Amino acid sequence: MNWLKRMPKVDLHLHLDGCVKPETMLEWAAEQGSELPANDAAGLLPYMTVSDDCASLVDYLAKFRFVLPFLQNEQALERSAYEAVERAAEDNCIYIEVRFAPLLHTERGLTADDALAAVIRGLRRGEERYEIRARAIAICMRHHSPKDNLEVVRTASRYLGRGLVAVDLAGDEAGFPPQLFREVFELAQELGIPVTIHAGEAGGADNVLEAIDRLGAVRIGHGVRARENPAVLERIRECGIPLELCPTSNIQTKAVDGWEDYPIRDYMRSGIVVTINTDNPTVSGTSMTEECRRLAEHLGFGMADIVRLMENAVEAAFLDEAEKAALREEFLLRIAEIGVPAV
Ligand SMILES: O=c1[nH]cnc2c1ncn2[C@H]1C[C@H](O)[C@@H](CO)O1
Ligand SMILES: [Zn+2]
Repeated sequence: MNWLKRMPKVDLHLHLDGCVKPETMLEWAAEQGSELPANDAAGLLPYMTVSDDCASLVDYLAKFRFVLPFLQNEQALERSAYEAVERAAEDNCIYIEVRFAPLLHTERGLTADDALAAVIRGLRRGEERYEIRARAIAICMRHHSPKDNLEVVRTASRYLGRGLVAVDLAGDEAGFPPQLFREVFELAQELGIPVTIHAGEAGGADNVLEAIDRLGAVRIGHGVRARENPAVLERIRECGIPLELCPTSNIQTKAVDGWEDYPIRDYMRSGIVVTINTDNPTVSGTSMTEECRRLAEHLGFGMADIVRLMENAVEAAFLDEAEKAALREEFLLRIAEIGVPAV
């Protein structure tokens, strides 16, 4: 299975606050003189990673409370963005889109603009150091007010084409349906910012339809529960809307019952554009290589299947045509280097 590690990979759905390293948390705590419940990385990991008894998305989201107090200054944001790139590059990712919610980082005086600028600086520094491209996505949180989320979209628009490529909606899907966010994403569309929406994860297929039809989503985060309505699946297929599936995360949040129940094969067979992603490497205890390995182990995915998923991700990237052409070329070069045929 060494080819899985060596395979060039693309992660389109990766949360910044879901991939903080425990080692880094220890350093921050020492600098600030704050107490953590463990003194080494292995001891800290259980506080940052969900366990098998995670019951729901809300349960899963509770894990983020542990890291967020440390992500409240520009240095920490820049460093965590840099380390997200580093970690992905070491896993042979050649392109990543790192998403985060600027307003979750304004508890101690930063503005959304400061937060976004710091994350983009960290991504750039990572790009300079490693052979990887990295872009940012700004998230509107479902529990934030429309006024605050409109501000996130306005802030994002200032960075469009300058390190930021899209806006997203995340958080408690069951508690806050997409209908509440029409005005926010209308503004995103007016400002010409590409939209991806977390939908069909802790909510049903109707949320996916609303995200596409009313919020202007051109990609969908997760979408595993779209299968509850065949008409919605057909809609996704005919519009060519890529799904950002995150298999391990979807199993942990109980969006699906388990690997046997995972709809990826059915989706691919029916002509839906599917990508696989980590969602939250630390919180979910995964990596792109690990997601590929689990698909191979549980669902019999072979080399051609994985190449197809990565090619889909290259095509679904929020990059302009010239950048995408360069990424495509890089991908083909890298698979040729390891002797894997294109599909
Ligand atoms: O899979 C997810 N679904 C909905 N919200 C999520 C998911 N993973 C992370 N988040 C939330 C928690 C983070 O604090 C926030 C910003 O990255 O996004
Ligand atoms: Zn997510």
